Amino acid sequence: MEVKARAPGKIILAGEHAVVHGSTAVAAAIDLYTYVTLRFPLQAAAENNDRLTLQLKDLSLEFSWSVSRLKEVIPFDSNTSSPSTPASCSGETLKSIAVLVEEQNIPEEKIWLSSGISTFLWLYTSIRGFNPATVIITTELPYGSGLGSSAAFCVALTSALIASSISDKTRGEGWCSLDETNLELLNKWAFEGEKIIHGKPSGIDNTVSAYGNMIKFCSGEITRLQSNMPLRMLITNTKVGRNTKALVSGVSERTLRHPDAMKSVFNAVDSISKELAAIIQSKDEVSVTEKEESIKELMEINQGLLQSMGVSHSSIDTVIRTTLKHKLTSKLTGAGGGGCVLTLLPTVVSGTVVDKAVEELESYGFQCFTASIGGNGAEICF
Ligand SMILES: Nc1ncnc2c1ncn2[C@@H]1O[C@H](COP(=O)(O)OP(=O)(O)O)[C@@H](O)[C@H]1O
Ligand SMILES: C[C@@](O)(CCOP(=O)(O)O)CC(=O)O
Ligand SMILES: [Mg+2]
Repeated sequence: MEVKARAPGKIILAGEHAVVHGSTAVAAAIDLYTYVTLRFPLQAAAENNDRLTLQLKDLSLEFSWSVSRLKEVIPFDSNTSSPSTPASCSGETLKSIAVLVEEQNIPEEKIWLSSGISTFLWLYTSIRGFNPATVIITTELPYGSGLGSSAAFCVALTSALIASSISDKTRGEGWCSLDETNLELLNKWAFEGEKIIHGKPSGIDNTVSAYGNMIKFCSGEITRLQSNMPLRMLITNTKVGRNTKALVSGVSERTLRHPDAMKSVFNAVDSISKELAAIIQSKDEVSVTEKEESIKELMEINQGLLQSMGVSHSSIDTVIRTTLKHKLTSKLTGAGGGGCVLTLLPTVVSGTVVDKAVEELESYGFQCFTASIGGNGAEICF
């Protein structure tokens, strides 16, 4: 039996980091996906092949465990664990899983994959139990650069795992979405996966990857946004590697040291996100140019506040300065510390201006691209 699933990456238009502390944020799915193919051996073949194999095709890496080894090491708690009731991975279980990951001798330069592989083992064994399979992953998203590769990975994997237990598998109709109940379930599991990778995620990344579209998100509450204006963003990947978990915990530590000051910063971000959502949805007579002017200013203020949280980076400053020379406004997206930067491309800006900005950005070794914003969320295919 074979099941495929895909889940998109995302951009955060406003509110990253502050959203972890209860502020509102606005995010949208982009048309870059992580794909998962799940293959279960036939009964007879399963008796000869009792292995769980994970293939990361883009990295030409393969990891494999015998099912008996998984059973031996991962504690199975039948009281808390069931595919229909998502549970957190306990510290003790995570330590056991880390032993299984260490046995795989991940190349030193790819050691950042460890948390992803631990997450894979936790999600797979929690949802599908100790059963042999081959899981093949490919992705169009850059790893660890603010476009939500971790969430797309968790959502695509949980979609495939949950789809594999749906009894009515109508074949041959291409990509299709899951029903509300399964979407809610896979999103909860994906959030548990994100916890292993991020430490303390807000849940915005897995939610937008699961549901797609453009959303306003605050403390788990989702509002689907209907955009009433064109919104074009240039995405610049500075290619400076960073780790969301470390950046999120850096902001939490700063908040512990300066609770009152940071509360004001988070409140300001909350207002920015709410105003941005209102502009995007507004149906009144205000011209697109005026709306874009407001969005530009909100992005500038948001970037200043992200700077004050300590999550910007000199490479991000370079992108902001370079685009400003062409009268374009930018802000970091995702966790910052390098990674990706968004630049608003107003409708009046000519292709020549954008081309010149891109040429200059690429001369610094950055990579620029555009993506369609607000598309589909998780989808499956049998
Ligand atoms: N396709 C994938 N396969 C395995 N692990 C992945 C994959 N995509 C992401 N990850 C995990 O997620 C981590 C990156 O997540 P994170 O630091 O949150 O950045 P982002 O979500 O912005 O890409 C990687 O280090 C890896 O552990
Ligand atoms: C910084 C944060 O707001 C977004 C992180 O996104 P990413 O992993 O950098 O794509 C964290 C979160 O909301 O969980
Ligand atoms: Mg992430």
